[in-house]
Amino acid sequence: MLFLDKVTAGYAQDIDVLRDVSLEVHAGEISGLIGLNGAGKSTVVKTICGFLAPKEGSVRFGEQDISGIAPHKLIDHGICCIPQESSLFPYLTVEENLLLPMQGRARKYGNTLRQRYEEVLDTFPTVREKRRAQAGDLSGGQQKQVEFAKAWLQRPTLCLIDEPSIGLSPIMAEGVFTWIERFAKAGMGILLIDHNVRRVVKMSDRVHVLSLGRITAAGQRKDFEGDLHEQVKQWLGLNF
Ligand SMILES: Nc1ncnc2c1ncn2[C@@H]1O[C@H](COP(=O)(O)OP(=O)(O)OP(=O)(O)O)[C@@H](O)[C@H]1O
Repeated sequence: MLFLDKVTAGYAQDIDVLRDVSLEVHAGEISGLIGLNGAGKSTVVKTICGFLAPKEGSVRFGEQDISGIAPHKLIDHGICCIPQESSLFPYLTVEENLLLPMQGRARKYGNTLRQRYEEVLDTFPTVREKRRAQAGDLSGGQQKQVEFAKAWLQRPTLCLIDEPSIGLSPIMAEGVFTWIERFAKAGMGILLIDHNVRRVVKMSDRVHVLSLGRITAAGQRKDFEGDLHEQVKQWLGLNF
C-alpha cells in the first residue's frame, strides 16, 4: 500500500536527516518503526505527509507517486495522520474538530456521515460525553481519544500514528494500542511509531529499525520477537 523507496530528506538543503530510507506498509497490517530519540522517525512521517519533499527517492501510495503531496490533500487519498503533538483546534468543540475535515467533502462522506458519527460516539464514550466541550479543555488522554475518533470517522486506507502513548497512563496507553489493533483489523494499513519498543514489536506485522536516519534492520515480527533483534537488545541494555 505504502512504499518509501530510497528516500533522502531533511530540513536544510545540505543536511540529510533521512538517507536511503525504504519501508513498506500493507493493507490490514501494522508496520512498526522503531529507533532511538533523534533517529528521524517523525521526519519519516513528515516526509510521507508532504511537510518535507524527498530530495531523492519516492513515496508511493498504491499506484500513485505522492512524493511531496500537499498535506491538506492527504485526506482525499485516504491517508490520515495522528501526530505526536495534538492536531486539534483548542477553541473549537470536540464535535467541530471531528467534523471539520469532512467540510467541503459532502460527495465523499455525505450519506454515511451521520451514521458513522453516531458509531464513533458509541465507540469513544469520552467523545460523546465531551462533544460540546472545547477541545483545549480536555486532558491529554481525552484529546488523544478525540484524535483517534477523528481518524475512525474518516476511515482512511492508511493511518500514520506517531508516538500515540507518550505522556499517557499505562491504562490509557493500553486503550490506544487496542484502537490501533482495531484499525488494522478493519483493513487499514498502519505505520506505528512508539517508544515502547516491546509493544511495537509485539503488535506489528513487520518492523523497521531506524538508526541515524538509515534503516538498519527490517523484517517480519518473528525476526524481532522472542530473542529480540541484536540492535534492539543493545538499546534496552540487555547486552551485558
Ligand atoms: N523542524 C526541524 N528543523 C530542523 N531539524 C529538525 C526539525 N525537526 C527535527 N529535526 C532534527 O531531525 C533529526 C530527527 O528528528 P526526529 O524528530 O525525526 O527524530 P525522532 O526519531 O522522531 O525522535 P524522537 O523519538 O525524539 O521524537 C534530529 O536531529 C532533529 O533535531
